[in-house]
Amino acid sequence: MSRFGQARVYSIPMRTRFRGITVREGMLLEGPAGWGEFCPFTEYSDAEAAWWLATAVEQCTVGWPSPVRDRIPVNCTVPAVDPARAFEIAAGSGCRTAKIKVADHVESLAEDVARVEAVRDALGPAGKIRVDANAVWDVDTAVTHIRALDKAAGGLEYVEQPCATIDELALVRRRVDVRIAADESIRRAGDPLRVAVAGAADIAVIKCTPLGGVRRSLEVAEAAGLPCVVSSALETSIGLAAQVALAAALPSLDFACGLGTLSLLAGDVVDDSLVPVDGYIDVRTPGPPVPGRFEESSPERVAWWRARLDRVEAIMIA
Ligand SMILES: O=C(O)CCC(=O)c1ccccc1C(=O)O
Ligand SMILES: [Mg+2]
Repeated sequence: MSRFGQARVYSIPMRTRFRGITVREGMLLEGPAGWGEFCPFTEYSDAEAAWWLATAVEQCTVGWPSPVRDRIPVNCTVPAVDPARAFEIAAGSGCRTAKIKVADHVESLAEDVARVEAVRDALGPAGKIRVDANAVWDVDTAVTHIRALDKAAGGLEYVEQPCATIDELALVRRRVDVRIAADESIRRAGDPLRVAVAGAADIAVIKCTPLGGVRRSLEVAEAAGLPCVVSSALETSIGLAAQVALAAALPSLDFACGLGTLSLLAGDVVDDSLVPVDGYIDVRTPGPPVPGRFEESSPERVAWWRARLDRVEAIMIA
C-alpha cells in the first residue's frame, strides 16, 4: 500500500482539446510539508512517471528553495483553435505574450497563419508571439513554415521544438532567423545538456513536473546554460505551484513563462487558483484541495491511479 494512503484522484475536463487530451487526471498526495501533485499523462511508462512522483514527493515532504522574485510573467496559451477564438483568448488573457500551438495536423499552415495573425491583432504591435510545433516537422517543413509564421506574426519571439531530434533543431536553427526553444528534447534526451552542446537551441523550456522537482530542474537549467522558460504540464494549482516555485528560484528569468494554463481546464481543485492577473502569477502556495472538488467518480479510474502510484513508488524506492 502506498505511503500516501489518503491520496485523492481528480478528473477535470479540458475546455479545449489540448495535445489530444480531453480530460486531465492525476493524484493529490498529502505529506508533512503540504500537498503535492502526481499527474503523469496516462500513456507514460512507470519509469517515466517516477520522475513525476519525485516532484510530488519533494513538494509534500520538503518544499522548495527560496524565491528570488515575487511574481512570474506568463504567456497565454492558445490551442489549435479557429482565429476568432484565438483572438478572444489572447485579448481576454491580460498577457502581453502569447504562445500559439501550430502544426496540429498535416496541411495546417493556412490555419496556423490565420491563428497567428488573429493573435497579433489581439495583442497589438508590442505583444510577443511564440509558436509551439511539438516536434512534428521535418527540417525543410520547419524552415518554410517558420518563415511563413514569422511573417504572419510580424516577428516571432521564438519557435518551440519545431522538430523531434536535437540534430534537426541544430539544422533548422542555422537556416532561420527565429530563435529555437527546446522543450521535448530537454526531457527525452538521455543527456539534456547536449541541447546546448550541439548549438541546437537558444532557449530551454524547463518543466519541473516531469523533470523530478524544483531542485533537479535548477540543476538542469544551470547545466543547459541557456535562458529558461518554465512551462506547465497542465497541472492543477497544486502542481502549478511547484512550477511557479521553480520560476521564482531561477537566478534569471528573461522570458515570460508558460504557466497560464489553468484556463485550459474546466476548473481547479483549490479555491485560490494560481491564475495570472495582468500577465503575472504571484509566487505563493495555494490553499489545500477542496474535498470532493473534481474528485474522480469512476471506481475503475481510482483503482487504476492507486495501482499506478503503488508501482511507481516501488520503482522510486528501489
Ligand atoms: O507552454 C505553455 O504555454 C503551456 C504548456 C504547454 O504548451 C504544454 C502543456 C502540456 C504538455 C506539453 C506542452 C508543450 O509545451 O508542448
Ligand atoms: Mg512545448
